[in-house]
Amino acid sequence: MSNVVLVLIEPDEGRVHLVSREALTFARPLAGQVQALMLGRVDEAVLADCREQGVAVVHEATDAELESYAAAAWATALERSLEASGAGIVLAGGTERGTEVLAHLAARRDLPMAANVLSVTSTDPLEVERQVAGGAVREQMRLDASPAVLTMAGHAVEASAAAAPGAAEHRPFTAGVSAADLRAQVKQVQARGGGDSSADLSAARVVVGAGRGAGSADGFSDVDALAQRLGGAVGVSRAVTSLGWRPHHEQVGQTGSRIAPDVYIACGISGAIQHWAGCSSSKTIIAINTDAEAPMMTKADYAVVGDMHEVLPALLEALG
Ligand SMILES: Cc1cc2nc3c(=O)[nH]c(=O)nc-3n(C[C@H](O)[C@H](O)[C@H](O)COP(=O)(O)OP(=O)(O)OC[C@H]3O[C@@H](n4cnc5c(N)ncnc54)[C@H](O)[C@@H]3O)c2cc1C
Repeated sequence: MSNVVLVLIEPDEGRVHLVSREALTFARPLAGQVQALMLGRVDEAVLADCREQGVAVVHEATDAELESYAAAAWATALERSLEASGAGIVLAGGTERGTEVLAHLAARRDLPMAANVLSVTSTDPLEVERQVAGGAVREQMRLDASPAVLTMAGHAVEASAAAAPGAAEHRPFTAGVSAADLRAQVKQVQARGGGDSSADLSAARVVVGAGRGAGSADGFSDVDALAQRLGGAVGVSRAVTSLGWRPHHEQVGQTGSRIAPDVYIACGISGAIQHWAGCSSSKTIIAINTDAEAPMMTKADYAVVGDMHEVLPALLEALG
């Protein structure tokens, strides 16, 4: 198997997205050389992030048709980068777009694919451990052909700088996107919810979570205020989104976002296994709940037994 790992990286406000930096960190021990294809424009800030991650080559597809996202078109760009790099593994963070583009590539080239990989347990033969059912189940998989295609489970590793910076040699190229690649293409992007709730939950360093204990759609003002005060994002349980109290993009868990903040403050959330699947990678969990025996309270690093509508105002006052 070639010792090059090709990583599809995604942008976030002009930098390499945290999830993609995690994928680059994940790739390093597997690779003699890490190369990257940027899903978007490459500028100096992106190259700096890639250098820090030890990336040797940064491919950039410059076709005008790629300005607006189309999974099949990006799969064509990735296919060209795969041919140029001769990679033995193609990897991406398990975002919606990362997963979609890699699935197109695997189907088109008839390549073996494993999604939601937590670790590579052997490179020859290629064997991985991956999570399914929102983290409740782990599977060992063997991929018997090269190149193989992998998406990484969110926050399976923490992004860290390489011991030595990479050259991050910038290689623009034309992918040659066809009309067939553009049959399904994004025409308009509209953020829903607005305000701070659109903050990137999966990359937030602080998340203030709230569940059914908030009581109603009007019960989130202190949650929003605390998230804003701490420079964090709001995350909610499925009970809350099912009741229509908050939008789905704020949901944490098996069928929502997987988060790994430094601090997760979970207010009025029972801590069902499906919620825990999305928040268990948080470094410190503080639970606020009227029920001391709620699973979130017994699993938390710090537990405050009390009414969130009394505890949060007191906390906000103490923070000033
Ligand atoms: C296939 C499947 C997928 C799912 N995916 C997800 C998912 O992605 N994310 C998710 O969250 N759930 C998910 N669920 C739902 C999950 O099983 C739980 O039903 C849900 O997480 C419960 O939400 P909750 O903790 O807000 O509500 P509850 O379980 O009702 O808990 C409310 C908590 O608030 C406490 N409380 C009440 N009043 C107050 C107060 N004033 N102050 C403080 N505490 C208070 C209560 O003691 C209780 O612990 C999924 C379920 C299934 C079957």
